[in-house]
Amino acid sequence: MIFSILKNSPFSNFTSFRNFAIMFPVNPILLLGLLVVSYLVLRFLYKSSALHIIKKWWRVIEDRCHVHQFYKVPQFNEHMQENQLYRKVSVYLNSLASGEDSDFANLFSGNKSNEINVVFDPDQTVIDTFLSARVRWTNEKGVSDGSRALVLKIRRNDKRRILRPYLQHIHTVFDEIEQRRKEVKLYINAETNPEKNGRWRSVPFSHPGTIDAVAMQADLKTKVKSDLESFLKSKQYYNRLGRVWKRSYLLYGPSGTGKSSFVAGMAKFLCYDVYDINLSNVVDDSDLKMLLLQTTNKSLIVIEDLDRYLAEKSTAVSLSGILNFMDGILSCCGEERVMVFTMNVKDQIDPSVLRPGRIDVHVHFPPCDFSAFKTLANSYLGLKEHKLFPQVEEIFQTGSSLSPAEIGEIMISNRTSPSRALKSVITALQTNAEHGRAPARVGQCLTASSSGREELGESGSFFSRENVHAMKDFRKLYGLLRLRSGRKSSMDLDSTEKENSRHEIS
Ligand SMILES: Nc1ncnc2c1ncn2[C@@H]1O[C@H](COP(=O)(O)OP(=O)(O)OP(=O)(O)O)[C@@H](O)[C@H]1O
Ligand SMILES: [Mg+2]
Repeated sequence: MIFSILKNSPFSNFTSFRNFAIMFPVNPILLLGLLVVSYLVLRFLYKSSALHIIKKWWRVIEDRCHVHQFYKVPQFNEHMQENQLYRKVSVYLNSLASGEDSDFANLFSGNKSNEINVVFDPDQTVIDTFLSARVRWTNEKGVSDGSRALVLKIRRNDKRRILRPYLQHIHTVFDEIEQRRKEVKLYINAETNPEKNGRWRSVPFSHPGTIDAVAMQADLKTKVKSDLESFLKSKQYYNRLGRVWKRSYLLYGPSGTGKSSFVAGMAKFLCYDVYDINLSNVVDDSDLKMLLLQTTNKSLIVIEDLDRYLAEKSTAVSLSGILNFMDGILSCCGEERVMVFTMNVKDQIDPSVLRPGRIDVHVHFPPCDFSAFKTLANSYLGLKEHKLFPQVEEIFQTGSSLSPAEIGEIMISNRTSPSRALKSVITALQTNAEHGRAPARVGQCLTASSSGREELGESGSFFSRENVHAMKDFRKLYGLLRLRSGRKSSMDLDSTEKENSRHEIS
């Protein structure tokens, strides 16, 4: 179209242009002047706030063409109690990037050292967009009592469509922000003391561990994280099923393989308070019930070394007390609990403890393999590659292994000399091999299920426990896993005794 206009225009060829110039003679100086003025005007518009002013006027004009409805969210109710919605909306608005565009905003330092919060001022307006509708919030200050109110201005046309989902959206964002800000606490059950109310004692949970800091397969970490994330989003799903909104994990493996560190990482990841139950301090089954009842929503409830308690019977709690606790039937008044149990071995455990529903996800923590060793060398010594790595790999292939805790300790104490650290690891592995310690089991199993549970093997896939091969021969298993990983199939790695045929479910 432009071409056709140009074609038909007086400037379509030089002759026409010359004719045009003859007909309408233009002073070249005037033309130059015009160009300079246009340039300066454009520059002024871009450099100054003129464009913002024009935009503002345009919005005012546009607003005049619509009918609006106003919703006021007062800071206090008639009994001078704080209106929770006001708090939620304020937090939400202050999190908006457009809050920074408001004419006047306050800057406050946040809880974290480098955090700065933008808080918008009274009588300022923040514009928000939701489902392609534009809404405005104004922070009004009452003249008489100085209390504030947030006023939502919404076009009548958009109201039916967006008001409810918009308010719901504010709730959701607020919950997410609060969850991120919350200071995580560690609760420990004290010994029974009838004079004191409540059994839980709390301290700030300052464990530095994160899921990322634990050396394990990247695939497995991702699976656990996404399992946790999907749990967080499943409130309605669990409600619809009539199930308690909880998920249980079993972390099992030899000592020093990172189970407790992983629990800390899970709590950090979820931003949940941790309730660490010491079964030695639990008096009987009803005491355990009481402890569970006194936990809050959004909490991670941990029982470490459950296998030891069950085997040694070193707790006054009966097996049925533990089963009821695991079923979470008492969390009727609370929701959103993650339960984590740790064990060194699960082979001797009563199957009723491990049945699907009681334990949803099994995560195996094996002794260190070469890949975990490399992760440790990277984080502890800053080494991505080293000429001694092939030697270390060779020893791992002979079946020798140490726990990540043992390797970590060697690396920490030799951190000033990476070569010395690696040599020490090699010596320790060789000594270990000479003393004939059990070979490392490669791969880690995440087990989870819809009806039962699923397992994650070395290839990072989920498996049904019921249908996965178990292997006696570690090398055979390792080779087969490598072969199968290409076609998203794998094996249950947590049982070296059973040889039942199993198949993958996803
Ligand atoms: N996989 C790992 N990655 C990184 N560090 C690890 C790993 N496993 C253990 N560690 C380090 O070793 C130490 C002990 O780990 P942790 O207490 O988590 O082991 P655990 O499996 O809980 O042992 P236990 O069964 O004896 O309780 C921690 O300092 C941790 O940082
Ligand atoms: Mg531990």
